[in-house]
Amino acid sequence: MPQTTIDARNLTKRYADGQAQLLAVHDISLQAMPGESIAIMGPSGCGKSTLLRMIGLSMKPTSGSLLLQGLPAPENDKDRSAWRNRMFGFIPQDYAILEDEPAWANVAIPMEYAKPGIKRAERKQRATAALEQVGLAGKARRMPRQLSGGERQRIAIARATVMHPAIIIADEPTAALDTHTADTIMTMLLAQCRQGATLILATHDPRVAAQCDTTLTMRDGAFI
Ligand SMILES: Nc1ncnc2c1ncn2[C@@H]1O[C@H](COP(=O)(O)OP(=O)(O)OP(=O)(O)O)[C@@H](O)[C@H]1O
Repeated sequence: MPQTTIDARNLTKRYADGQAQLLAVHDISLQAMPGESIAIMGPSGCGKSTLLRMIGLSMKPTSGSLLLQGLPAPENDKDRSAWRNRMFGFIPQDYAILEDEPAWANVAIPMEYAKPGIKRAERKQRATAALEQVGLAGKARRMPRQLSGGERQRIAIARATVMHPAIIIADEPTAALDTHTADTIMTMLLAQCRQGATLILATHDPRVAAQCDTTLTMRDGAFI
């Protein structure tokens, strides 16, 4: 039996909401294998981003357990940060592009955390190659403001995949994109799965979800 990449059991998250508490994610279990793609759907506010943040180790669950590649997710912040850098590629909802850095330097960010370190010249060369793979050959030195929305999104994809992470987490990776660009983005992400990555994405777009192996639908913090 091959090793699961993600094995989440009974994840629950409560946010403090003034005096009250908001149950954002309730008792969710989820397993994913290498090469698998999973789409999480559901209305705005149903808890998709919260679930992705817990799986991506940027937020601790209130209760529940998480195994990544068969090992329990660490508790202390230093180890969580090291795991995050080593194991994940993230495509956040707002892409989180650094405006004062050229495209290649944005893509090179995950390499700065690599151990052993990667020299600047090699970081630049690998980032440029990653940009070529997402169709941005020749644009490595452009500043983000000189690029279109779809091109900025491709920078985020190149940045998330440049280290070939075991898990890619994408929060609405095709939001606000035209159908053709959305399809191109999905083709790129699914190509990573064929190389063994696990992809887990949140989307409102049924066309995007249909391209994934599995679609899970959330409502009020739980799968339905
Ligand atoms: N840091 C926070 N503190 C308190 N409440 C939060 C926090 N983050 C999210 N919430 C609340 O938790 C619930 C789930 O939010 P979440 O962002 O996970 O939903 P979502 O399904 O990703 O929504 P969308 O599709 O609009 O991005 C919402 O009611 C939201 O207001």
